[in-house]
Amino acid sequence: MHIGFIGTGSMGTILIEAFIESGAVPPAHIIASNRTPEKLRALASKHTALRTGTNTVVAQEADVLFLCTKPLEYRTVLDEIQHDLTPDKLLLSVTSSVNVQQLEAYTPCKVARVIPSITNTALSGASLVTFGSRFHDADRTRLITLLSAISTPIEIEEQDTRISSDIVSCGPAFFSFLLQRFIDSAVAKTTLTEEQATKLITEMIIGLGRLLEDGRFSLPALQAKVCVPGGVTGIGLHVLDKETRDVFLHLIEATHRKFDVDVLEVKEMFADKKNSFH
Ligand SMILES: NC(=O)C1=CN([C@@H]2O[C@H](COP(=O)(O)OP(=O)(O)OC[C@H]3O[C@@H](n4cnc5c(N)ncnc54)[C@H](O)[C@@H]3O)[C@@H](O)[C@H]2O)C=CC1
Ligand SMILES: O=C(O)[C@@H]1CCC=N1
Repeated sequence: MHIGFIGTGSMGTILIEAFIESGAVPPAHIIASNRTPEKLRALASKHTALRTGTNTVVAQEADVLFLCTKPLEYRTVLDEIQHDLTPDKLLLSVTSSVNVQQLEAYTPCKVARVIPSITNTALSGASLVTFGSRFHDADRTRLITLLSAISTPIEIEEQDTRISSDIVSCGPAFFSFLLQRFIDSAVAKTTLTEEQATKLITEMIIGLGRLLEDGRFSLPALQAKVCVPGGVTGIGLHVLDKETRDVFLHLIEATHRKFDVDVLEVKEMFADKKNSFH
């Protein structure tokens, strides 16, 4: 099986390196292209067996093809490779604002959307999967097996795309931001250095992740366990409750507003294209 990647920016590179590190795909079975040749050269010099080519060559050679460009670049790429796509290929889109129906209308391939996460770099975290209508059981199994090497694949419904991606894909950035705020405040208010505070936060968050992975505590049960009656945690939780009450509601409203705009732009991008493959 040959896996192709069009776009080796942040996400294309994360996926390629995760598949290589996991051992699921040998570098010689990966072929990649990118608009900016420097990024591609950097990747190829790190993984010497990895092959590179034009978008067209990648589309021709790949049995499984990941499109890892930004949504408004999809049309240019698809126009370029349209004659190289065949019904047997799995075409996987990593972007939330392009849906599987749009890609099925545009290509003869078996289409699925796979929204990854930076956590997949650590062969961890979720990947969000939405199957198109041409995916049969064997194709599903093939894709889930591949994704399981680098993540926990979770199937999502179309209407849950934005919120699921907010949590799985944007979440690492959101929580890094909050942790950095915690570090900055510790440094501003106490004698801890940034380095010391970062070390403490890092160990705390790794430990918390492991506890949650164990399934030993639910989130509320964990809070209750840490919160000694008459102790300090309760004082801190009270501040958090007061000062963050609406913060995630506002965040979700903002990401969904942006998503609605992105979805409209993608719709316009595909508007002139007739549904030729149904
Ligand atoms: N960065 C992340 O954590 C996540 C990103 N995604 C999705 O992944 C997609 C890519 O995001 P990033 O990798 O972060 O962006 P990026 O800007 O780092 O990478 C995009 C790459 O596509 C290449 N490209 C653009 N037009 C091209 C063309 N016509 N032919 C070949 N290559 C072309 C660019 O040169 C660039 O290297 C986006 O659609 C995003 O929504 C999804 C989940 C998480
Ligand atoms: O910021 C973005 O649009 C992408 C989608 C999910 C994570 N990063």
